[in-house]
Amino acid sequence: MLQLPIFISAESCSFSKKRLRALFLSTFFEHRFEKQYDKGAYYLNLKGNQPMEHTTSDGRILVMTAVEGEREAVLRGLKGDTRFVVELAGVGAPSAAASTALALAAAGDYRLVISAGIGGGFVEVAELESVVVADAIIAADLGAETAEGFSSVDELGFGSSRIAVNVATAQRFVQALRAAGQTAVAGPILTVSTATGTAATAEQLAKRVPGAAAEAMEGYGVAVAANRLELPTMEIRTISNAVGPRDRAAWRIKEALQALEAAFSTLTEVI
Ligand SMILES: O=C(O)c1cccc(C(=O)CC[C@H]2O[C@@H](n3cnc4c(=O)[nH]cnc43)[C@H](O)[C@@H]2O)c1
Repeated sequence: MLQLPIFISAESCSFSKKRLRALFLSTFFEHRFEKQYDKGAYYLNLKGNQPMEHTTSDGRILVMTAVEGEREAVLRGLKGDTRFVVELAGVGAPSAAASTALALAAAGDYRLVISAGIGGGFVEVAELESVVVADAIIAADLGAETAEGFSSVDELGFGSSRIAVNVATAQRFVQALRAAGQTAVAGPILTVSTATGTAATAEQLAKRVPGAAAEAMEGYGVAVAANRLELPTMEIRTISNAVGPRDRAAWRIKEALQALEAAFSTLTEVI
C-alpha cells in the first residue's frame, strides 16, 4: 500500500496543531487517502481497491512534455478538450519526475498520466514520423557497469527499472491510430540520460531490451511519479530520428510534431 508521511512528529508540535494539519491534509486528499498514526507521525495511506487502469471517465488526464514545442503540438491535437492538462516536464527523467510530482500534488483529480513528445526510433521497429505507444517504460541506463557488462538496478537489488503500463490500452490506441491513418506500433520505450549517438550504443540497448521500439529522456521519470500515487501511465512518442549515429540535421522534428498533434487528436476520440 502506498504510504505518504506527512511529517508531523509528536515532538515537534502541539497536539492541536498536529490534528489541524492532519485534518487539512486528509481533507485535501480525502478521496484517495486515509489517515494513520504510527510511531510519532501521521501517514496518509492510499485507500484500498483503487482502480489501476483508467476504466473510469472521472478525473482529468495529465500530459507531460519535455519542451514547449511538444506541448504546443499536443495542445493543437487536443483542440481545447478540457479533460486534459498539458504541462512541461523539462528535459531528462529527474526534472520530469519532479515536475510530474508537483503537478499531481497541485490537483488531486487525475486519472491517468501520459509522457509525450518526440523520440528516437529503433531501426526496423519504428520508422520516422510513426507513433510508438509504450507497452513498457524502461530506464535503460539505470544501473552499473561491471566487468561483465551493464547491470540494471533490478539485478543490483535496488528497485525496478521497468514500469508497467496497461498493454491492452496501448494496443487499442495503436489500432485507433492506424485506423486514423498513422503508422503506429506498441513496444518498449526506453528512457535514457544520454541520447544515443552511435551504432554501437544502439546495438547494446537493443540487446539489453529485446523489442525496444523507441528511446526518449523523460518517460521513466513521469511514470515513477504517477506510480507513487498508483495512477496509470502511458508514454506516446512520435519518431523524429533513428536511434544510432547522431545526425541532428536529419531529424524530422516538424513532421514528428505534426504526427504528435494527429496522435492526440485521435486520443481525444477514443479515451
Ligand atoms: O528544435 C526544435 O524545434 C524542437 C522542437 C521540439 C522538440 C525538440 C527536442 O529536441 C525535444 C527533446 C526531447 O526529445 C526526445 N528525443 C528525441 N529524440 C531522441 C533520441 O534519439 N534519444 C533520446 N531522446 C530523444 C527527448 O525526450 C528529449 O527530451 C526540439
